Amino acid sequence: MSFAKRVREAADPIWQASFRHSFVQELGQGTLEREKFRYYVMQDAYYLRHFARVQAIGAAKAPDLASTARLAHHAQSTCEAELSLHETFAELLNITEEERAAFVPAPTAYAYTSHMYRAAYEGHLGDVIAAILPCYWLYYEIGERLKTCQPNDPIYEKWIGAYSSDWFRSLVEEQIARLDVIAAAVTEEDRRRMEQHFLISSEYEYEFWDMAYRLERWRSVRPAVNE
Ligand SMILES: Cc1ncc(CN)c(N)n1
Repeated sequence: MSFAKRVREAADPIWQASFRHSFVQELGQGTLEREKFRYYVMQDAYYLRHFARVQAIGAAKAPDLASTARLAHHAQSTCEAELSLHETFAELLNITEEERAAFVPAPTAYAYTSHMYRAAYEGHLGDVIAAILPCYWLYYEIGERLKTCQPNDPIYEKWIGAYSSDWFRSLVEEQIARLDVIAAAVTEEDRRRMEQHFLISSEYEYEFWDMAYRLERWRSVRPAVNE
């Protein structure tokens, strides 16, 4: 069995929990409260800004120029496609300048992005891909599951359409193949560490839905960090 299939299987219980999560289910049914989706859009824009930088670290760590170019292209796609989709959502949801100025990343968004930076800074390209792959792959599987849903809500339909698109599928397949090539060439210790990154990111993907559904806030302090 390929490395990617093996880690996907190991993560299956937590992926199934994501598929069943009320945020995902209600988005597909069109019953998700707007307040929760608005909150998600703002936290996810923060997440994607850092995700793009982690992709760029992957570009810098790639051992060959062709991979550098592809990882840089992925970082650019995050900015130009996913983040611009979020800009469209922000307009449709009337997210104001005041709300943006008052934005604070929630504990889970902060922890998840910190995990990705740690894997990326401490490791090699295999660590970067292992940490970011659940982000691609889980969303694609959710898009596939929701694409026959009819939420009767143009915003939720747009979200589902983006993650079930051929464009997104080709990026996911490329990164799965890249992970397998790297995994075949590194040591057993490297593979164990890469599997841990994949599993931790899978846990955080679940926590991200839950964060948005609960409108998570810091308990007492209100950190000044917003970028
Ligand atoms: C938290 C999260 N994970 C994954 C994706 C899909 N790139 C996303 N937009 N946000």
